[in-house]
Amino acid sequence: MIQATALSKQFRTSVRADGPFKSVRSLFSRNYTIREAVHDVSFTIAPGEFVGYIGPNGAGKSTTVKMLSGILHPTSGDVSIDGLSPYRDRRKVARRLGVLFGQRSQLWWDLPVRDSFEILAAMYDISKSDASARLDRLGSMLQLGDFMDTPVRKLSLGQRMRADIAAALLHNPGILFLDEPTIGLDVTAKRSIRTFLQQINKELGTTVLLTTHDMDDIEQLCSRVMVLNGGRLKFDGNIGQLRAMIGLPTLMTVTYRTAPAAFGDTGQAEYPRDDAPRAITETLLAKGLRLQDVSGNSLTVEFNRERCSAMDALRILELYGDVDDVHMEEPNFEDIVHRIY
Ligand SMILES: Nc1ncnc2c1ncn2[C@@H]1O[C@H](COP(=O)(O)OP(=O)(O)OP(=O)(O)O)[C@@H](O)[C@H]1O
Repeated sequence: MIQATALSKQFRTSVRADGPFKSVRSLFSRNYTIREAVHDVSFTIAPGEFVGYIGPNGAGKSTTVKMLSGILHPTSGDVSIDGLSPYRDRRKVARRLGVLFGQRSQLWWDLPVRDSFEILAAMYDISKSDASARLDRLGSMLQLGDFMDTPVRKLSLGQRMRADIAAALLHNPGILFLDEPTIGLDVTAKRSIRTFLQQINKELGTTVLLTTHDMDDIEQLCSRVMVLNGGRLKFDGNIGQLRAMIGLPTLMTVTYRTAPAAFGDTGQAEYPRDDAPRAITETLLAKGLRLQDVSGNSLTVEFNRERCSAMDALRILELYGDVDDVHMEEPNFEDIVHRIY
Protein backbone atom coordinates (compact mmCIF):
# COMPACT_ATOMS: atom_id res chain seq x y z
CA MET A 1 0.00 0.00 0.00
CA ILE A 2 1.34 3.43 -0.98
CA GLN A 3 0.01 6.41 0.88
CA ALA A 4 0.73 10.08 0.29
CA THR A 5 -0.85 12.48 2.77
CA ALA A 6 -0.93 16.23 2.11
CA LEU A 7 2.44 15.93 0.43
CA SER A 8 4.20 19.21 -0.44
CA LYS A 9 7.67 20.05 -1.64
CA GLN A 10 9.19 23.49 -1.93
CA PHE A 11 12.51 24.22 -3.59
CA ARG A 12 14.49 27.25 -2.58
CA THR A 13 16.58 28.77 -5.35
CA SER A 14 18.86 31.76 -4.91
CA VAL A 15 18.17 34.83 -7.03
CA ARG A 16 21.18 36.03 -9.01
CA ALA A 17 22.40 39.47 -8.11
CA ASP A 18 22.51 42.06 -10.90
CA GLY A 19 24.97 44.82 -11.73
CA PRO A 20 28.76 45.03 -11.25
CA PHE A 21 30.49 42.00 -9.63
CA LYS A 22 27.19 40.12 -9.87
CA SER A 23 28.82 36.67 -9.73
CA VAL A 24 30.72 37.48 -6.56
CA ARG A 25 27.72 39.19 -5.00
CA SER A 26 25.51 36.17 -5.84
CA LEU A 27 27.73 34.05 -3.62
CA PHE A 28 26.77 36.17 -0.65
CA SER A 29 23.24 36.95 -1.75
CA ARG A 30 20.52 36.10 0.71
CA ASN A 31 17.74 36.50 -1.83
CA TYR A 32 15.81 33.34 -2.52
CA THR A 33 12.68 32.42 -4.34
CA ILE A 34 10.52 29.56 -3.23
CA ARG A 35 9.08 27.26 -5.87
CA GLU A 36 6.36 24.92 -4.75
CA ALA A 37 6.82 21.85 -6.98
CA VAL A 38 4.18 19.72 -5.22
CA HIS A 39 1.28 21.12 -3.20
CA ASP A 40 -0.96 19.19 -0.81
CA VAL A 41 -1.11 15.96 -2.79
CA SER A 42 -2.89 13.00 -1.21
CA PHE A 43 -3.63 9.55 -2.63
CA THR A 44 -3.64 5.89 -1.72
CA ILE A 45 -2.57 3.14 -4.10
CA ALA A 46 -3.70 -0.38 -3.21
CA PRO A 47 -1.56 -3.47 -3.86
CA GLY A 48 -1.81 -4.66 -7.47
CA GLU A 49 -3.02 -1.36 -8.92
CA PHE A 50 -1.54 0.02 -12.14
CA VAL A 51 -1.74 3.80 -11.86
CA GLY A 52 -0.73 6.42 -14.41
CA TYR A 53 0.69 9.70 -13.13
CA ILE A 54 0.49 12.37 -15.80
CA GLY A 55 0.85 16.12 -16.15
CA PRO A 56 2.62 18.71 -18.27
CA ASN A 57 6.36 19.44 -18.01
CA GLY A 58 7.26 20.80 -14.60
CA ALA A 59 3.97 19.64 -12.99
CA GLY A 60 5.83 17.95 -10.14
CA LYS A 61 5.59 14.29 -11.15
CA SER A 62 9.27 13.38 -10.76
CA THR A 63 9.42 15.32 -7.49
CA THR A 64 6.51 13.22 -6.18
CA VAL A 65 8.17 9.97 -7.27
CA LYS A 66 11.42 11.07 -5.61
CA MET A 67 9.54 11.73 -2.35
CA LEU A 68 7.74 8.37 -2.59
CA SER A 69 11.04 6.58 -3.03
CA GLY A 70 12.89 8.47 -0.26
CA ILE A 71 15.28 10.36 -2.58
CA LEU A 72 13.74 13.70 -1.53
CA HIS A 73 12.33 14.69 1.84
CA PRO A 74 8.91 16.40 1.69
CA THR A 75 8.64 19.96 3.02
CA SER A 76 5.38 18.89 4.67
CA GLY A 77 3.04 15.94 4.57
CA ASP A 78 3.85 12.30 4.76
CA VAL A 79 4.55 9.20 2.67
CA SER A 80 4.16 5.62 3.76
CA ILE A 81 5.04 2.49 1.81
CA ASP A 82 3.52 -0.63 3.39
CA GLY A 83 3.37 1.36 6.63
CA LEU A 84 7.06 2.36 6.47
CA SER A 85 8.57 5.76 5.86
CA PRO A 86 10.84 5.92 2.77
CA TYR A 87 13.20 8.38 4.46
CA ARG A 88 13.23 7.01 8.03
CA ASP A 89 13.18 3.30 7.04
CA ARG A 90 15.08 3.79 3.81
CA ARG A 91 16.76 0.38 3.68
CA LYS A 92 13.60 -1.60 4.44
CA VAL A 93 11.60 0.40 1.90
CA ALA A 94 14.32 0.03 -0.75
CA ARG A 95 13.80 -3.74 -0.61
CA ARG A 96 10.13 -3.36 -1.45
CA LEU A 97 10.61 -0.80 -4.20
CA GLY A 98 11.92 -0.93 -7.75
CA VAL A 99 12.57 2.49 -9.26
CA LEU A 100 13.36 3.41 -12.84
CA PHE A 101 14.11 6.89 -14.13
CA GLY A 102 14.01 6.40 -17.91
CA GLN A 103 16.24 9.38 -18.60
CA ARG A 104 19.02 8.01 -16.39
CA SER A 105 20.44 4.54 -16.15
CA GLN A 106 21.35 2.84 -12.90
CA LEU A 107 23.65 0.48 -14.79
CA TRP A 108 27.42 0.93 -15.06
CA TRP A 109 28.11 2.48 -18.44
CA ASP A 110 31.36 0.66 -19.27
CA LEU A 111 30.50 -2.72 -17.78
CA PRO A 112 28.72 -5.57 -19.53
CA VAL A 113 25.04 -5.78 -18.52
CA ARG A 114 25.69 -9.04 -16.64
CA ASP A 115 28.33 -7.40 -14.41
CA SER A 116 25.97 -4.56 -13.51
CA PHE A 117 23.36 -7.11 -12.45
CA GLU A 118 25.94 -8.95 -10.32
CA ILE A 119 26.90 -5.74 -8.51
CA LEU A 120 23.24 -4.86 -7.90
CA ALA A 121 22.53 -8.40 -6.64
CA ALA A 122 25.41 -8.05 -4.15
CA MET A 123 24.15 -4.61 -3.05
CA TYR A 124 20.73 -6.07 -2.33
CA ASP A 125 22.23 -9.14 -0.59
CA ILE A 126 20.62 -11.52 -3.04
CA SER A 127 22.19 -14.98 -2.99
CA LYS A 128 23.93 -16.13 -6.17
CA SER A 129 21.35 -18.84 -6.83
CA ASP A 130 18.38 -16.49 -6.26
CA ALA A 131 19.97 -13.82 -8.46
CA SER A 132 20.62 -16.25 -11.28
CA ALA A 133 17.07 -17.70 -11.08
CA ARG A 134 15.55 -14.18 -11.21
CA LEU A 135 17.85 -13.10 -13.97
CA ASP A 136 16.92 -16.17 -16.02
CA ARG A 137 13.24 -15.32 -15.66
CA LEU A 138 13.61 -11.57 -16.26
CA GLY A 139 16.08 -12.25 -19.07
CA SER A 140 13.64 -14.43 -20.95
CA MET A 141 10.64 -12.13 -20.31
CA LEU A 142 12.57 -9.04 -21.43
CA GLN A 143 14.70 -10.84 -24.04
CA LEU A 144 18.03 -9.74 -22.62
CA GLY A 145 19.89 -12.82 -23.89
CA ASP A 146 21.48 -11.21 -26.93
CA PHE A 147 23.23 -8.43 -25.08
CA MET A 148 23.99 -9.68 -21.56
CA ASP A 149 27.72 -9.50 -22.31
CA THR A 150 27.64 -6.14 -24.11
CA PRO A 151 28.78 -2.98 -22.30
CA VAL A 152 25.82 -0.78 -21.42
CA ARG A 153 27.15 2.15 -23.50
CA LYS A 154 26.86 0.02 -26.65
CA LEU A 155 23.19 -0.90 -26.15
CA SER A 156 20.37 0.62 -28.19
CA LEU A 157 17.96 2.77 -26.17
CA GLY A 158 15.33 0.01 -26.19
CA GLN A 159 17.84 -2.61 -25.00
CA ARG A 160 19.13 -0.25 -22.28
CA MET A 161 15.60 0.41 -21.05
CA ARG A 162 14.84 -3.33 -20.87
CA ALA A 163 18.07 -3.93 -18.96
CA ASP A 164 17.22 -1.07 -16.58
CA ILE A 165 13.73 -2.49 -15.95
CA ALA A 166 15.31 -5.87 -15.14
CA ALA A 167 17.74 -4.08 -12.78
CA ALA A 168 14.84 -2.38 -10.99
CA LEU A 169 13.14 -5.76 -10.50
CA LEU A 170 16.16 -7.87 -9.60
CA HIS A 171 15.44 -7.80 -5.85
CA ASN A 172 11.85 -8.87 -6.49
CA PRO A 173 10.05 -5.72 -5.26
CA GLY A 174 6.26 -5.67 -4.94
CA ILE A 175 6.10 -2.03 -6.02
CA LEU A 176 7.56 -0.46 -9.15
CA PHE A 177 7.92 3.28 -9.80
CA LEU A 178 8.53 4.03 -13.45
CA ASP A 179 9.39 7.54 -14.61
CA GLU A 180 9.16 7.70 -18.44
CA PRO A 181 10.06 4.07 -19.24
CA THR A 182 9.13 4.39 -22.93
CA ILE A 183 10.67 7.79 -23.66
CA GLY A 184 12.34 7.93 -27.07
CA LEU A 185 11.53 4.32 -27.95
CA ASP A 186 10.18 3.10 -31.29
CA VAL A 187 6.76 1.45 -31.57
CA THR A 188 8.08 -2.11 -31.30
CA ALA A 189 10.25 -1.39 -28.26
CA LYS A 190 7.34 0.40 -26.56
CA ARG A 191 5.08 -2.55 -27.23
CA SER A 192 7.48 -5.08 -25.75
CA ILE A 193 7.90 -2.99 -22.59
CA ARG A 194 4.14 -2.51 -22.24
CA THR A 195 3.52 -6.24 -22.66
CA PHE A 196 6.10 -7.00 -19.97
CA LEU A 197 4.63 -4.46 -17.53
CA GLN A 198 1.16 -5.84 -18.10
CA GLN A 199 2.48 -9.33 -17.45
CA ILE A 200 4.20 -8.56 -14.13
CA ASN A 201 1.17 -6.59 -12.95
CA LYS A 202 -1.27 -9.41 -13.81
CA GLU A 203 0.84 -12.45 -13.00
CA LEU A 204 2.93 -11.28 -10.07
CA GLY A 205 0.53 -8.64 -8.75
CA THR A 206 3.26 -5.96 -8.91
CA THR A 207 1.90 -2.53 -8.02
CA VAL A 208 2.96 0.01 -10.66
CA LEU A 209 3.03 3.79 -10.60
CA LEU A 210 3.83 5.00 -14.10
CA THR A 211 4.84 8.53 -15.03
CA THR A 212 4.70 9.19 -18.75
CA HIS A 213 3.91 11.71 -21.46
CA ASP A 214 2.81 8.88 -23.73
CA MET A 215 -0.99 8.72 -23.62
CA ASP A 216 -0.96 5.30 -25.32
CA ASP A 217 0.96 3.98 -22.29
CA ILE A 218 -1.83 5.30 -20.08
CA GLU A 219 -4.72 4.04 -22.19
CA GLN A 220 -3.23 0.60 -22.67
CA LEU A 221 -1.89 -0.04 -19.20
CA CYS A 222 -3.54 1.97 -16.48
CA SER A 223 -6.79 1.20 -14.71
CA ARG A 224 -6.50 4.51 -12.91
CA VAL A 225 -4.95 7.85 -13.76
CA MET A 226 -3.90 10.76 -11.57
CA VAL A 227 -3.42 14.15 -13.24
CA LEU A 228 -1.06 16.66 -11.69
CA ASN A 229 -0.85 20.27 -12.82
CA GLY A 230 1.09 23.09 -11.18
CA GLY A 231 1.93 20.72 -8.30
CA ARG A 232 -1.74 20.05 -7.52
CA LEU A 233 -3.72 16.88 -8.08
CA LYS A 234 -6.47 17.78 -10.56
CA PHE A 235 -7.98 14.38 -11.17
CA ASP A 236 -7.85 10.89 -9.70
CA GLY A 237 -10.05 8.21 -11.23
CA ASN A 238 -10.42 5.85 -14.17
CA ILE A 239 -10.09 6.83 -17.82
CA GLY A 240 -13.86 6.57 -18.40
CA GLN A 241 -14.46 9.08 -15.58
CA LEU A 242 -11.81 11.39 -17.04
CA ARG A 243 -13.49 11.25 -20.46
CA ALA A 244 -16.86 11.98 -18.84
CA MET A 245 -15.48 14.85 -16.78
CA ILE A 246 -13.97 16.57 -19.81
CA GLY A 247 -17.09 15.73 -21.81
CA LEU A 248 -15.64 15.74 -25.34
CA PRO A 249 -18.29 14.27 -27.64
CA THR A 250 -18.29 11.00 -29.51
CA LEU A 251 -18.97 11.35 -33.24
CA MET A 252 -21.24 8.95 -35.13
CA THR A 253 -21.52 9.05 -38.91
CA VAL A 254 -24.41 7.10 -40.40
CA THR A 255 -24.62 6.47 -44.14
CA TYR A 256 -28.13 5.75 -45.45
CA ARG A 257 -29.06 3.81 -48.58
CA THR A 258 -30.84 6.90 -49.90
CA ALA A 259 -30.84 10.50 -48.71
CA PRO A 260 -32.56 10.28 -45.32
CA ALA A 261 -35.77 11.95 -44.39
CA ALA A 262 -33.79 14.30 -42.20
CA PHE A 263 -32.62 16.15 -45.32
CA GLY A 264 -34.82 18.89 -46.66
CA ASP A 265 -35.68 19.28 -50.37
CA THR A 266 -32.96 21.87 -50.75
CA GLY A 267 -30.25 19.50 -49.60
CA GLN A 268 -30.01 21.47 -46.37
CA ALA A 269 -30.26 19.53 -43.18
CA GLU A 270 -33.34 20.06 -41.15
CA TYR A 271 -32.57 18.11 -38.11
CA PRO A 272 -34.93 17.19 -36.72
CA ARG A 273 -37.37 17.93 -39.50
CA ASP A 274 -40.42 19.92 -38.50
CA ASP A 275 -42.64 17.10 -39.65
CA ALA A 276 -40.57 14.31 -38.05
CA PRO A 277 -42.64 12.34 -35.55
CA ARG A 278 -42.61 14.24 -32.25
CA ALA A 279 -41.51 11.18 -30.33
CA ILE A 280 -38.31 10.95 -32.41
CA THR A 281 -37.58 14.64 -32.03
CA GLU A 282 -38.10 14.57 -28.32
CA THR A 283 -35.90 11.50 -27.80
CA LEU A 284 -33.23 13.02 -29.93
CA LEU A 285 -33.16 16.30 -28.06
CA ALA A 286 -33.47 14.58 -24.71
CA LYS A 287 -30.44 12.46 -25.48
CA GLY A 288 -28.44 15.50 -26.49
CA LEU A 289 -27.61 14.43 -30.07
CA ARG A 290 -26.40 17.37 -32.11
CA LEU A 291 -26.02 17.51 -35.88
CA GLN A 292 -22.43 18.11 -36.87
CA ASP A 293 -22.34 17.53 -40.60
CA VAL A 294 -24.43 16.38 -43.57
CA SER A 295 -22.83 15.20 -46.78
CA GLY A 296 -24.35 13.04 -49.56
CA ASN A 297 -26.23 10.24 -47.87
CA SER A 298 -24.29 10.60 -44.63
CA LEU A 299 -25.19 12.32 -41.41
CA THR A 300 -22.76 12.99 -38.56
CA VAL A 301 -23.99 13.66 -35.05
CA GLU A 302 -22.12 14.30 -31.84
CA PHE A 303 -23.22 13.10 -28.45
CA ASN A 304 -21.90 12.48 -25.00
CA ARG A 305 -21.53 8.82 -24.05
CA GLU A 306 -22.59 9.64 -20.51
CA ARG A 307 -26.00 10.82 -21.70
CA CYS A 308 -26.57 8.51 -24.63
CA SER A 309 -25.19 5.08 -25.47
CA ALA A 310 -23.95 4.38 -28.99
CA MET A 311 -26.78 1.87 -29.41
CA ASP A 312 -29.41 4.46 -28.44
CA ALA A 313 -27.89 6.99 -30.84
CA LEU A 314 -28.05 4.48 -33.66
CA ARG A 315 -31.65 3.51 -32.81
CA ILE A 316 -32.67 7.14 -33.10
CA LEU A 317 -30.80 7.69 -36.37
CA GLU A 318 -32.32 4.53 -37.87
CA LEU A 319 -35.71 6.24 -37.66
CA TYR A 320 -34.56 8.60 -40.41
CA GLY A 321 -33.91 5.98 -43.11
CA ASP A 322 -32.33 2.64 -44.05
CA VAL A 323 -28.84 2.56 -42.56
CA ASP A 324 -26.07 1.19 -44.78
CA ASP A 325 -22.98 1.89 -42.69
CA VAL A 326 -21.99 3.30 -39.29
CA HIS A 327 -18.71 4.86 -38.25
CA MET A 328 -17.81 5.94 -34.69
CA GLU A 329 -15.02 8.19 -33.56
CA GLU A 330 -14.20 8.43 -29.88
CA PRO A 331 -12.61 11.64 -28.63
CA ASN A 332 -8.85 11.42 -28.81
CA PHE A 333 -7.34 10.74 -25.39
CA GLU A 334 -4.58 13.28 -26.03
CA ASP A 335 -7.25 15.95 -26.61
CA ILE A 336 -9.00 14.98 -23.38
CA VAL A 337 -5.80 15.23 -21.39
CA HIS A 338 -4.88 18.51 -23.08
CA ARG A 339 -8.16 20.01 -21.79
CA ILE A 340 -7.23 19.29 -18.19
CA TYR A 341 -3.66 20.66 -18.43
N1 LIG B 1 16.22 20.35 -7.34
C1 LIG B 1 15.41 21.32 -7.73
N2 LIG B 1 15.65 22.61 -7.40
C2 LIG B 1 14.81 23.59 -7.77
N3 LIG B 1 13.69 23.39 -8.48
C3 LIG B 1 13.39 22.12 -8.84
C4 LIG B 1 14.24 21.02 -8.49
N4 LIG B 1 13.69 19.87 -8.98
C5 LIG B 1 12.56 20.25 -9.61
N5 LIG B 1 12.38 21.58 -9.52
C6 LIG B 1 11.24 22.36 -10.08
O1 LIG B 1 10.05 21.79 -9.58
C7 LIG B 1 9.04 21.77 -10.59
C8 LIG B 1 8.56 20.35 -10.79
O2 LIG B 1 9.60 19.59 -11.41
P1 LIG B 1 9.45 18.03 -11.74
O3 LIG B 1 10.74 17.56 -12.32
O4 LIG B 1 8.91 17.30 -10.56
O5 LIG B 1 8.31 18.07 -12.87
P2 LIG B 1 7.80 16.90 -13.83
O6 LIG B 1 6.30 16.91 -13.73
O7 LIG B 1 8.48 15.61 -13.52
O8 LIG B 1 8.24 17.47 -15.24
P3 LIG B 1 8.71 16.72 -16.60
O9 LIG B 1 7.48 16.13 -17.22
O10 LIG B 1 9.26 17.84 -17.42
O11 LIG B 1 9.75 15.69 -16.21
C9 LIG B 1 9.67 22.39 -11.82
O12 LIG B 1 9.30 23.75 -11.86
C10 LIG B 1 11.15 22.23 -11.58
O13 LIG B 1 11.88 23.28 -12.22
